[in-house]
Amino acid sequence: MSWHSDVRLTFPHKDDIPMSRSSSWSHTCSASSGMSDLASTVARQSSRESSRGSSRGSSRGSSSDASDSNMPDTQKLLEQKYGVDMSVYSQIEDLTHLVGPLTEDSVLRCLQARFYSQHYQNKIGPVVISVNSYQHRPSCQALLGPVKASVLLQGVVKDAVTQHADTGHSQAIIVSGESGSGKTFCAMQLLRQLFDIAGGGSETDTFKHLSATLTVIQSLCSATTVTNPECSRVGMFIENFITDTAIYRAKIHAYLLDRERVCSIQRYEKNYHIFYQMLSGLGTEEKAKLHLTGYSIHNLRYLSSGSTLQNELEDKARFDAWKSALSILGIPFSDVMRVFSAVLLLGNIEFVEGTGLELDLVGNNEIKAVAALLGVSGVALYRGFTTRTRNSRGQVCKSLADVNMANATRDALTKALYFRTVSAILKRANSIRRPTCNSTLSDSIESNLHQDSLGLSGVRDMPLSRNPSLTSSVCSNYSKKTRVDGFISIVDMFGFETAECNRLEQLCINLCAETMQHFYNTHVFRSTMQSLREEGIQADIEVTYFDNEPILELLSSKRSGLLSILDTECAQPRTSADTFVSKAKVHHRINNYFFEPLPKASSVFGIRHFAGRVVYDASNFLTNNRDQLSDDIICILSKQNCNFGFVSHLFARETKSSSSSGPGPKGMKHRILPSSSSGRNGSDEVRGTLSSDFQNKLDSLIRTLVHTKPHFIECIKSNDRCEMDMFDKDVILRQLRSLQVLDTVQLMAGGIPHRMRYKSFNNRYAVFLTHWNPYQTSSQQEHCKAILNSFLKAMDDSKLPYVSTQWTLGKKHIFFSEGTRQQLEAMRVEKFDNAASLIQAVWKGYLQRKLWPERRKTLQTQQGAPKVTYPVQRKRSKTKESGPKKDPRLLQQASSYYKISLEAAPAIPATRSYNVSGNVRLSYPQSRIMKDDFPKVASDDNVLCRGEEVKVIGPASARGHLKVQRRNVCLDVPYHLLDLKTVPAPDGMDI
Ligand SMILES: Nc1ncnc2c1ncn2[C@@H]1O[C@H](COP(=O)(O)OP(=O)(O)OP(=O)(O)O)[C@@H](O)[C@H]1O
Repeated sequence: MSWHSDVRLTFPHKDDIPMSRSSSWSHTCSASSGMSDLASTVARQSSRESSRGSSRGSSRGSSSDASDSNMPDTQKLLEQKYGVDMSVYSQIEDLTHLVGPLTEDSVLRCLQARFYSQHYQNKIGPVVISVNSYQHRPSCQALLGPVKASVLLQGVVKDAVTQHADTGHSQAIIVSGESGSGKTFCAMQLLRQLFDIAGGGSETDTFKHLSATLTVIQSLCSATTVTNPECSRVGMFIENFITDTAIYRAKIHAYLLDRERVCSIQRYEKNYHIFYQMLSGLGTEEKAKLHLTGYSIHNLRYLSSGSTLQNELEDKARFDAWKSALSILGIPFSDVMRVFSAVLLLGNIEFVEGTGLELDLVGNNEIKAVAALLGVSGVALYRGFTTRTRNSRGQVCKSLADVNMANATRDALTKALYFRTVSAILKRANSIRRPTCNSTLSDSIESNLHQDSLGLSGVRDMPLSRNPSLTSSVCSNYSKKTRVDGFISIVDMFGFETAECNRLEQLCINLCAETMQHFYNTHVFRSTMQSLREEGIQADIEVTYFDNEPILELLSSKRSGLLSILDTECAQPRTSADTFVSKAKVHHRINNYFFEPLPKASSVFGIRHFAGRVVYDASNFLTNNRDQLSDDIICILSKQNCNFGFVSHLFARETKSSSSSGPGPKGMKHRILPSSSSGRNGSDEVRGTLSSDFQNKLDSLIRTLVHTKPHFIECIKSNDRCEMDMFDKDVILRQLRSLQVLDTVQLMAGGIPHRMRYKSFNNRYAVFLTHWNPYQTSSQQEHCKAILNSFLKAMDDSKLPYVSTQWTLGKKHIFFSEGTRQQLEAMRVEKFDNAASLIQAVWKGYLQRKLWPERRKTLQTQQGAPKVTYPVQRKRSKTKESGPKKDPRLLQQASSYYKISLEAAPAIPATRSYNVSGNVRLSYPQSRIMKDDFPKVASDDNVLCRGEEVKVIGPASARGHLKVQRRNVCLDVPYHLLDLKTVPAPDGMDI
């Protein structure tokens, strides 16, 4: 059964849509229009829009501020070249409103026109396309600095917040794009907006805490790469838990991958920012204490091997900001500095062949300094590097390490010290206020998701492969059910990248980029098409898109994926990179996405990723994937041998398990950075590899995302040289292709990309029904039809501009076009606005009438004049009317819809007489304990002291406050200062 506002049953091709009443201004151009036709049509559209003079509706361009007078010269040149009025193009905010044939060229030209008129954000229906203009550095500016988020990004956040509030479902704003495309910058802008709109603002403790954490992470986990001077070497999934008043907690899940960078940097690249910042920011005395006197980026080997360009002033300023942020998190600065200084100095220690049996050491002073900084003995440290304990069938034997082993142990210790410190800082930052654990990734209050209403059932249940045997670890878990808490998350994962020499880290990063692209494809293209097919709906437009599932299979299939072969190789005692590559070649010889680069080399292979070809050098794949550190060195850092508590704490788990079976090394291997899942089975040795850990985490992330309502932001970099205001067409085109922008535009403009379960649709849009009878027993589909009928009528009455509206009714879902979605949403908002004005008008009228006798008395006494005239209804002027129009029909409708009696006074909105803790409803009054003194400064004795038991009598009118009664005085106390006295009472009611 299908139905359509324009009597078309299925969705026709965009170019075939004739000019008609409901084929709106966005579809008025014939398919054959050339460039000049296009320009004139766009101009027609623009003039029509301006004549409407309305700024309503999300379908409209909001870029009217781009005037000719301040149009940049480049734009004028473009106009001369193409003969097109670029200022008209620049007003097309939504690419689905492009007129004429939708081609790469028209999309590119529109983006270019908007770029040169300084409109860097565009949209394709609900998807936002953000072009990086390289105007701001660093990305944290977007969170803390004066950078204002664009209207479109604000719109995404508002949408997520509204949907979260309306439905209680978790929302995920997923930011994707290549490395350097501005993902982190966008993510920061989004976070700021989220706090401004729903989080209680930037003055809240949660915001301060989060911004401090992000400032710390930015220095610790960002580095200069060839593609991006501010490249984040960490993937982030930031969960924001929201109550009805504020964001009460933000939790960062960080994915640390780039371990090699600490001890080996590629040409033109740099180590992590923090090292350069500390060398510029530390004072002479501090450096002396840290044994860094006389060292600079030129004589520290871990820094000097890469680019040594440095802006010392900027680095110093950033270091100061980092130091203050660290203190906000309560992490001892001096401890962290000791570890990082040791890391830097470790690079200057080198083991070389000696004349005797033992290895010679270059960097005697450095090893002493490192030992002092780590609080261990220098001799013990030397022994730790140069001896190797082995456990062969229960027999522990010691041997001397060779040069390679000793230097490898040094590098492994460097990585372990750095990443364990970063991880400890993150753990500390996340550990503040921890509600009950319940979900895959998060730990917070419980809530249930109703997948169907999100139209996600297709995504969840959908087999990700046409081939049922696909067992990719990333794909296979899509279908697992998890319960996720209500949160709004921002996902800034790794973007596609290619370096001069691509190592295991790049492979994992590109696996992540492939996975995120696959998630997008699945959500935007595949699930809709599959649902259409399942419900027997014939689509006229079959949008083609590049499905990257075979690449994911090549990388992560459990049976024969490259990472699986790598893991198998890592488990073998004697193997090499060449063996791994040759096995990979045997398995994937005929795979289209796997290739052998020229000139041929035994340890090199190539992959055709969705965003481009990458050649990988597998020389260090095995060592990096094993990610191991021997217990010879770990034992030295145990509590017994190390007098620096911070460091011994970093290795506490390993040293504890070693010492439980007697002193000294046992020949065990531990992970450089253990994952949370490793060692869970209680075994001493930590299992897993770097790639398997990462795949598990990615899997877990995707499982969480599948249960959220996603909002997509696709970032595009404007050029490869990080230059401001430079629009490189080739670079942009490459990204438009890889991100499938044109396919998305075609789907959104001409197809029916949205679908909703009838029940959810009916619940959301019941507002269109003039007479709603909740007891009516018609089917959901009938109900939906009635709503659509009313919607059509309302469209006729509405002053909103028409857009093309199409829909089709399936068995379980209603499918509708982007135009319909925009129209439905805009009119729903209009209905609510009208109803709210009406309710307010009725209430105000009632209040005034009720107050009038009292007021009249006052007036009489004041004036002493007995003559009081009753307020007379002002005569309405026929020409001019001010205030909300009192349409009796509308009044009647609204009052019947909201069940309001026009005679009786409106009920006072009920204040919630309870609050919720865990899954238990607690009623007031409650006994709570003060966590801190409040207020901090008070003249009288009305100070609630820390530890004092107080009586909470209900919620206060101020956001995030509760009313506390004490000696007949009521105080509004911030919620976070009040601890529950007892665990939810057993008589509490389960909700
Ligand atoms: N919309 C924007 N306006 C101005 N400057 C921007 C914008 N987006 C990004 N930048 C700047 O461009 C640079 C690169 O951006 P960013 O680091 O956010 O990219 P990314 O996609 O996160 O890269 P990576 O994946 O390598 O971390 C940064 O210096 C950032 O401040």
